[in-house]
Amino acid sequence: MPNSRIVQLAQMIATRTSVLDEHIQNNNLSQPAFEPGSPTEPIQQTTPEIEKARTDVIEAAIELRQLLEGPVRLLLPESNFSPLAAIYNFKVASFVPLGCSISFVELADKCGLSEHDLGRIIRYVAAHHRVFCEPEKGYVAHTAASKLLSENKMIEHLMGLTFAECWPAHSRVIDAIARKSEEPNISGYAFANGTSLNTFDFLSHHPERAHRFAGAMSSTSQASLDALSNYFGWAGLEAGTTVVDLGGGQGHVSVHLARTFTHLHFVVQDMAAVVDGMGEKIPEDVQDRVKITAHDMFTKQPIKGAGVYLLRYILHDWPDKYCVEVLRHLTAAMKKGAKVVVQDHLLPEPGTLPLLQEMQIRSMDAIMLSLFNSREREVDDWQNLFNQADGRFGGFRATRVKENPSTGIIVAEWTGE
Ligand SMILES: C[S@@+](CC[C@H](N)C(=O)[O-])C[C@H]1O[C@@H](n2cnc3c(N)ncnc32)[C@H](O)[C@@H]1O
Repeated sequence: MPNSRIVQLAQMIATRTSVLDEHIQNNNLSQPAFEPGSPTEPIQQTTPEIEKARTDVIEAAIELRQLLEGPVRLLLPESNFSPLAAIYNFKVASFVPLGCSISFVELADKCGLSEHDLGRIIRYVAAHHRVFCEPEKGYVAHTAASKLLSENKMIEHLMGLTFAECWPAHSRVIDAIARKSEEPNISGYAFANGTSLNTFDFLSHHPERAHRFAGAMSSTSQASLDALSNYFGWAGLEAGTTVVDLGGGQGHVSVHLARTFTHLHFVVQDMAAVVDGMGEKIPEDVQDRVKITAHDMFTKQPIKGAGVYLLRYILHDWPDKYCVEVLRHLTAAMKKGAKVVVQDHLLPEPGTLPLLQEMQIRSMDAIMLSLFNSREREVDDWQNLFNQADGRFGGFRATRVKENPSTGIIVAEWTGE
């Protein structure tokens, strides 16, 4: 009798986990664990083969769990993130000492919460997320996850983005899509914040939130920056070529490219509220080649004749007609042969990517909807944007990043004079 699906999945989990364990043992690495002090990266010194084994196990484990929990659970998944949001909001992790525990009473006092509420929140996140543990009744200690939150500003920014910005927006997206609008200020985010402004204009009036947003954006992975370096011919650009990094935030992408391609110059452009005071923070080794300036990309491009206009994770924040406007503002500044280089998500044909990657890209598309009333795009959608913007954009090509196929590098060349 052939094995049932659940046995096949269990066997796949067993064989592929052995591959991971062998890698850990052979390289004298730490085993993944929940205790503080265990590695932040669950599998270290990873290779593409090891990463594949890891995702195979996770995908099989998801399917097995879904099969065993049954369809009711699929319709009613755990969806209350308020306890995690409270941990972020009341800075609970920062008050828990490293290396020992603290009583609910004392911790509640430090966080400004009632002991009763703090206790139930701690017990919820410990059970659901392995954030904190209760080594003895009424006492809290760190786990690997809560310790990471207490020590890592980037993780704090990302939790802020998730729980203070995205989560309220998700809860109002139904009201927004009922309007069938293509305006960026008719979004779950705008409804949640009671504003008639689009998300970025709203953030520019709330500098602390804008700073947190920019901080979360700068958490981009090394792999993603490497993809940008490797999938476009930066090395072949003439020495002294200027690259304009539109919506470049605090300059982290230009700094990375400037270090890799020492013959290029960079001008980072972003909203005044984002770039304010950032010039001095550009690392010394690239300060002469990376300039940060305030510029609104919905106005005429002031840097004429640059070799490349880079739009990294910009256009997915905007509905089509706004993307077309951004591209049109570039055309008057572009010289023949100049390129627009886009790094962004590239929607796959449904069901063609492995489950985890499909889940990741669909989640990102849903976030774009909630935050900006915008969308991720398929290859044809990207080509249409350039065609709509100006018939003189030619040489369109979209290349999927092999190491992360839900993203791509999209290039169009200006053929006008
Ligand atoms: C998703 S972030 C991408 C940041 C950066 N390019 C990266 O790859 O990490 C979008 C950026 O667009 C910027 N932005 C939004 N509206 C803008 C505008 N009108 N003009 C210039 N930049 C803008 C935001 O401030 C933010 O830094």
